[in-house]
Amino acid sequence: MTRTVDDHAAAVAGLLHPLAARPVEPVPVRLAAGRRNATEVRSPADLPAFRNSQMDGYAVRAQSIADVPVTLPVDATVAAGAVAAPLSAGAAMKVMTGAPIPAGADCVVPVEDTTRQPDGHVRIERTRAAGEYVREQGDDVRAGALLVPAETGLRPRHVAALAAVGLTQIEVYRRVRAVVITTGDELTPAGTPLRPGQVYDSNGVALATYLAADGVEVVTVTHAPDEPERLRGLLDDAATRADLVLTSGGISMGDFEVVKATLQPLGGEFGHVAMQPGGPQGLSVLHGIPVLSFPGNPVSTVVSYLVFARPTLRTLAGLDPVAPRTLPLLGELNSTPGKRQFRRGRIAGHGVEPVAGPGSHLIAAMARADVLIDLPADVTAVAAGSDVRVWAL
Ligand SMILES: Nc1nc2c(c(=O)[nH]1)N[C@H]1C(S)=C(S)[C@@H](COP(=O)(O)OP(=O)(O)OC[C@H]3O[C@@H](n4cnc5c(N)ncnc54)[C@H](O)[C@@H]3O)O[C@H]1N2
Ligand code: MOO
Repeated sequence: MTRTVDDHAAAVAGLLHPLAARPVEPVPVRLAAGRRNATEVRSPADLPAFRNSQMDGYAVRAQSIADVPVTLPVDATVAAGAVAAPLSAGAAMKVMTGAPIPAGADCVVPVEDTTRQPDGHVRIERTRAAGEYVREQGDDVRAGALLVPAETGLRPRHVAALAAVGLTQIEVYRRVRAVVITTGDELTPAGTPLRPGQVYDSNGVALATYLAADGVEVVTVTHAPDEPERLRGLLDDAATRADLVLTSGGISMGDFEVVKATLQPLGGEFGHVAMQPGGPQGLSVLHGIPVLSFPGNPVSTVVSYLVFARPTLRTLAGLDPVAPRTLPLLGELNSTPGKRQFRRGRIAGHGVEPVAGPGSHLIAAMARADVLIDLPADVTAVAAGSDVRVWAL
């Protein structure tokens, strides 16, 4: 298998496509942002639920204030949340914003255009037409009308509308559940002393953090030594608990490529994608569950995730896609011919400056970067000032 980035991305998207058909579950509306709803939501009620005032002022009949100034008796004061008695003929009723409009009134005069008299009457200085500053029942949405279409990536604005019509729960697709398995006998978790030759396992936490940011539930982050039987056990277990497995390491040309050794005999495809970092890649299906195998170098793992997994996972979650930007390059870059290269860059002013070299072990340098600079496979050199495409890291 030797592929272009686009071909491998399409293969990954195809492998993940069945994850769109996930079970649905109810979630509290206040936790629904960032989820995708399965079925449309129709409003259970009119919104506004009743005719109410848009201003603090006086509810009147427009014909009572056709000639101004005019002085009217004031029936009562109606607060938001109160019930209004009907308006007497030729009178005004003081109303607060959101208070019900009394029957018999058809407009509101804002308090700024009035003067309260010592005897309790109100002098109205300017005229208003029927309907002015009155919010009609159902003018936002009618009971039974569509509030949120099916398959909407829910955002805070949807949550606001759902809460406004009194809903407390919404049916959304269950999050994609992922297991992350890192491999390599040299790895040890952060927090333990390093013995000679050991390295801290950064790919597990890195992948778990990216997955969570992209709407995925990370079921477990675990580590397998370079023993195929142990890895096979973890993969079998993952398949009972997750929709997706991500592995890191153990897929290139060495003597201990545990991921390749375990999954290739089971039909996994392992080969090279024309990119750097992220050249070695593997794709498998185990017990019906997709397994994406990324190379172990820390930058390669992250770049592989961003290029191949993030787009589909964000779509499945109902999150906005990460869109590229085009910026002038502040500096020069060279690139290996025939490979699409993802260099790290930092936005500075109106351009992007390269950060560190191409090495896929430079994970600390990546922390200083905020974008990937995407250099097409046919590019070998980029001059300062040229436009380059960048992706958020
Ligand atoms: N003869 C060849 N050697 C290599 C090739 C090749 O084509 N021919 N490709 C190189 C490229 S490119 C990459 S990328 C790596 C990928 O190798 P693996 O996926 O098998 O990864 P490992 O060998 O297991 O690890 C590589 C490197 O990354 C460190 N590592 C692994 N896992 C983690 C982790 N969870 N956290 C932090 N660091 C990790 C590991 O210690 C190694 O240093 O192969 C090249 N070799
Ligand atoms: O292609 Mo590897 O992923 O550079 O380091």
